[in-house]
Amino acid sequence: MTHAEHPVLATEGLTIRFGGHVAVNDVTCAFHRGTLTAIVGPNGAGKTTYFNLISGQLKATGGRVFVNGEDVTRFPAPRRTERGIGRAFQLTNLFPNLSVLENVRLAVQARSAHGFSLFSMASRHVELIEQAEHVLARVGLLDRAGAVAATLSHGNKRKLEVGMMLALERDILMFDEPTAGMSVDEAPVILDLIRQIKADTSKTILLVEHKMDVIRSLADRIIVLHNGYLVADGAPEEVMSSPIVQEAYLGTGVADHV
Ligand SMILES: Nc1ncnc2c1ncn2[C@@H]1O[C@H](COP(=O)(O)OP(=O)(O)OP(=O)(O)O)[C@@H](O)[C@H]1O
Repeated sequence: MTHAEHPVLATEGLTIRFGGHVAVNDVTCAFHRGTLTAIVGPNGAGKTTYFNLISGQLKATGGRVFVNGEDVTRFPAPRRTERGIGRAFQLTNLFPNLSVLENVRLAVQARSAHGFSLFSMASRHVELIEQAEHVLARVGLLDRAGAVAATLSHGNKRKLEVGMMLALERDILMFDEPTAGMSVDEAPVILDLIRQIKADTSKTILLVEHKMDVIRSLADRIIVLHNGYLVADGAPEEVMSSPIVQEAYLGTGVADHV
């Protein structure tokens, strides 16, 4: 197989056991450039755990993870980031005492660490700030650039997390319920941003999401996890009308919610 034929991201038989409980069970799935895949399933289905196994926050009990055909299963999270995996964490990755701008500048700097020398530091500093400001404009936080991160509203903290992920310029972008806890006027900023990122067809986007309207408007494909198993995979309308999904959701009374 040539390099070009590899999916950007793939999992093969990915499994994790917590004691007797198998949270992700033998999940084989491939993700391709220029696509947005929504990962849905009832509470406790294994969605976040699947993300943690892909990004390296959790170590698999079995199975493998590939990025551009390379087996990264044994790589720790930072090395997977180097290989192209970007993830917006839920409020765990911010520097609370630094300003919004400083948070993003650090992410920009982490990306462009190569070739950073004392000699060029002053001009690089201006460039890094400009890049950070550009990211803040994209996530709608430019007017809060000077604010201390800890003082932001919940919704703005979530925007900042997305900004930090964008600043790293990875090819694979993973969003875990990006608008959870956001107000009705905050959520559209993030959804429009995901739409814009998707329009840049070089990216591969994975989105864990419960809201059906968000899934309908963004996803090219839906995969469904249930009790750790991948139980459905396909085009949104096809998956939503499949008997297994109807049964899984109708049974739990969350058909319209997913
Ligand atoms: N570190 C852990 N130790 C033990 N059990 C865990 C751990 N992480 C997750 N689990 C269990 O694995 C299962 C899957 O959890 P996970 O958070 O991945 O589900 P989810 O589909 O993301 O749910 P939600 O929609 O509620 O976020 C749950 O039963 C959960 O209790």
